[in-house]
Amino acid sequence: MASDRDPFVIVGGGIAGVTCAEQLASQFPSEEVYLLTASPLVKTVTNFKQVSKTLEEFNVEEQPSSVLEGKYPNLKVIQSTVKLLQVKQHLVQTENGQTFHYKKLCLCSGARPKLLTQDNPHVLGIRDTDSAQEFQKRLSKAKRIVVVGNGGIALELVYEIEGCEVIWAIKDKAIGNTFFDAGAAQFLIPSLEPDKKDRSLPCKRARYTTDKTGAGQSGVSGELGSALGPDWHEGVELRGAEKSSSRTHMEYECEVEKIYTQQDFFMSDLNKENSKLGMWPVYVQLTNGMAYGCDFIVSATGVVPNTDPFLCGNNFELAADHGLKVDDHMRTSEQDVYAAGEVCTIGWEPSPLWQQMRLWTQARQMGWYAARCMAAEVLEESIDLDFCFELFSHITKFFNYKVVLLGKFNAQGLGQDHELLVRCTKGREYVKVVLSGGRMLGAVLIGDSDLEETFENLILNQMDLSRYGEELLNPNIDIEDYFD
Ligand SMILES: Cc1cc2nc3c(=O)[nH]c(=O)nc-3n(C[C@H](O)[C@H](O)[C@H](O)COP(=O)(O)OP(=O)(O)OC[C@H]3O[C@@H](n4cnc5c(N)ncnc54)[C@H](O)[C@@H]3O)c2cc1C
Ligand SMILES: NC(=O)C1=CN([C@@H]2O[C@H](COP(=O)(O)OP(=O)(O)OC[C@H]3O[C@@H](n4cnc5c(N)ncnc54)[C@H](OP(=O)(O)O)[C@@H]3O)[C@@H](O)[C@H]2O)C=CC1
Repeated sequence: MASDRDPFVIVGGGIAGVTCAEQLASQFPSEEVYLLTASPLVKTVTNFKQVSKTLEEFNVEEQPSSVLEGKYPNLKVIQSTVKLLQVKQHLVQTENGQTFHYKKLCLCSGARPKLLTQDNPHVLGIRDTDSAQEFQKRLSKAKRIVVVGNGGIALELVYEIEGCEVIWAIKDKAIGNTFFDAGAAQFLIPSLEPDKKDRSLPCKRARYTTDKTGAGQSGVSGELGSALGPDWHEGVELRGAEKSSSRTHMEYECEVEKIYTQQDFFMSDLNKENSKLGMWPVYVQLTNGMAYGCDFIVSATGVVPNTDPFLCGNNFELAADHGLKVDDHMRTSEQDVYAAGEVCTIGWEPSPLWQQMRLWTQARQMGWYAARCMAAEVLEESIDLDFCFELFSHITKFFNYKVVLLGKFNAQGLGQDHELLVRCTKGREYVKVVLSGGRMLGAVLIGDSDLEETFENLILNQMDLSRYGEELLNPNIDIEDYFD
């Protein structure tokens, strides 16, 4: 059983785990905190800046664990993969046989790509430094690739890749379904034309710095590295084998029906029907009847939480997406075991303006809040759900435009009960607000609209905006003065 003298133990050296460990180490300087992680480098948050009430910006640096240990003398980083958890004994065991008893444990083991198929060498996922390097190596020899998926990674790849034809297969009618509606997609599409890809425009956003010393890769096994983050492709040449710039061809409203190896393809009916497909290492048949040969396939089809090592012999409640279900104090269903970041799924009724998305900011917020909840329980204090879970907010960059998403930015869960106001200037900005009952519930801001703080306030204070009508988005009105 646990004793008060046992340490706090955190599993995972990504943003969630490191933030949690740092918070505990600084709050309990005379207690031991152990961070067990599969990756040799840890991710630390630097230059944290609260941009507005909920929007935040920070840089992330991949650092050797000694830097973290130097900052917190009571924090010990153990580089080893956790293989076993026995919650009744309050004990974790690592792959090299070390065991650790804990007083409180926080699982921050992230997620892994949910690939179209696990065992096909022609299907790649992008997650950590290792997989990004493998992708880069394969791309440098490629003339055509197929990208499947319509979320964050696919959006970044189709824009960044040069010198290689990209076939982009998506399930939806418009690009970027996890972030945008069809209107925003329409605004962004012209940026994919080869001559419109302007990477020289400065676009301020969080920076991601990898360890340049070559001190090690993110993941020992190639599977368990920490997730890459914003700007992971900066300084990484995403160039294919062709001299000309890239061409992106869209295949809408389709999924992958079947993947053929070269050998299988030549024996298949598909080859007989599509004899002009040419010679490629792999072939993809889509559900819309189209088929393509390509050098390899990128499966940018989401993630699945890394829970496997913790489940055997324990009784964790899992969510539908296989995340560890946590309550509003980040507690799992097992005693003294907390979880934060991509491995967990919230089990509380969220604020009407917030939803979980597996993002950098939420990993940091959850790691920090989980540490405060663990501390509160040890100190027998009460703690309220943190304000950061009040309003969803995300700043990022797509197609070199600054993108800010607030609240129910895609009218998620609102059904027909909402109206949209849109302002769009081709090539410059796309502004959309979601209103319900005259109140603003969400917004999408693409480009430099500078409206984020004002809209954040309007969403948070739920002011009745009915009488302003379309004036809300009138570009000739300085909206900040309007609501002062
Ligand atoms: C290519 C890419 C681009 C992205 N871009 C953005 C972006 O622009 N903006 C954004 O907000 N988000 C972005 N994300 C998502 C963001 O990076 C993640 O949401 C966030 O980093 C998750 O943090 P985490 O700490 O929960 O998990 P991870 O960063 O995955 O950390 C998990 C840690 O657990 C360790 N681990 C796993 N299993 C074990 C085990 N059994 N024992 C010990 N240690 C273990 C791993 O080694 C790792 O250190 C991107 C993700 C990818 C893949
Ligand atoms: N700038 C940013 O903020 C970025 C954030 N990220 C984050 O990193 C994580 C991983 O990114 P990513 O892999 O793009 O995941 P996302 O969850 O963002 O997107 C996955 C996409 O794949 C689609 N999909 C799922 N299964 C299939 C399938 N079998 N066939 C075809 N399409 C499928 C999903 O559709 P559906 O939704 O309908 O299931 C969705 O469009 C995400 O949490 C993402 O938010 C990544 C890059 C950039």
